[in-house]
Amino acid sequence: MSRTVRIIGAPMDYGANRRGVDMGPSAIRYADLADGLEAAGVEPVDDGDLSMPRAEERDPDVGQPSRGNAKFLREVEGVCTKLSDRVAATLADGEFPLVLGGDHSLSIGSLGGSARETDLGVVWFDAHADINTPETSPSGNVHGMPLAAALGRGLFGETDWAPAPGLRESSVAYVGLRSIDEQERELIHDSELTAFTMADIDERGISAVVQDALDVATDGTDGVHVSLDLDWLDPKTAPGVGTPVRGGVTYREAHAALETLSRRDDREGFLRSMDVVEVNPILDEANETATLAAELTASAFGKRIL
Ligand SMILES: NC(=[NH2+])NCCC[C@H](N)C(=O)O
Ligand SMILES: [Mn+2]
Ligand SMILES: [Mn+2]
Repeated sequence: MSRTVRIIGAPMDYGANRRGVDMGPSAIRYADLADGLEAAGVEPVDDGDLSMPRAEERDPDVGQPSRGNAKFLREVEGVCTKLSDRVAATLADGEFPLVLGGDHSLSIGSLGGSARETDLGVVWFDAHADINTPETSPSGNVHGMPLAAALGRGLFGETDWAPAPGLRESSVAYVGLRSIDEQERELIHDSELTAFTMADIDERGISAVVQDALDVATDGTDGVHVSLDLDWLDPKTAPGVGTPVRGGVTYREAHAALETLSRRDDREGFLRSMDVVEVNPILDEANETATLAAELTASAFGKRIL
């Protein structure tokens, strides 16, 4: 019997400073995601979109933490709490949760749901480290904070909704970093996180780097969450993102990465949950970034050229 992949749309834009990323889920669906998944040999079931709370007249300061800066944190909490429950329920039904974003703050919910009763490894494909806290964030945008939140760092450690119970720093591996804020840099150096930057990919090649990231994420864990931020790719290939950074992976490197992951998953069966985030159709060119997101997701589930 083929694996059921439950598609959960999360049209979240409270974590980013650019509107439009809330249209990501429909753009990715429109790019034939379901057909791609079927071609990969899994059975897609679409749950539709989570409803988003109305922001208090879109005043980013409402619900601000007592220290630091985290815009729309109350709205992010509301969405992530719901998403976490949905992801946990999907896993409890023996299905695979595939979350479509929306901005990257939604990963606080996917990680929380996936790591509720499970020791979880994470592979984070991103240009950014997303490990700011309200205390360190230069922007106040929560999409730059999801890993800090799920790891219970800083102010997030004082909340009951953000920390993901079964997530440890030492089981998280980044792939493709190239834009890191000063305080994030210090934090990564002082942490047990594993960070593969674009320089590592230049030097060693994408497949070797992904194999190492998977070693980190599978070691001593019961499953792996994959978080795919489309700004991981070079903006020439994936222009429809709110925080583009030049020097990203190419189209071929991206497919090779997800194929490497899926080939190894065929043997070891660790893949547990995934989110695909930061597609912003307003900034895109003829839906090419959403199309790429759909294609890369199919590669992750085993779609092959031949
Ligand atoms: N998921 C993302 N696109 N994150 C971008 C974060 C950018 C920057 N480091 C910040 O914290 O504001
Ligand atoms: Mn990013
Ligand atoms: Mn990100």
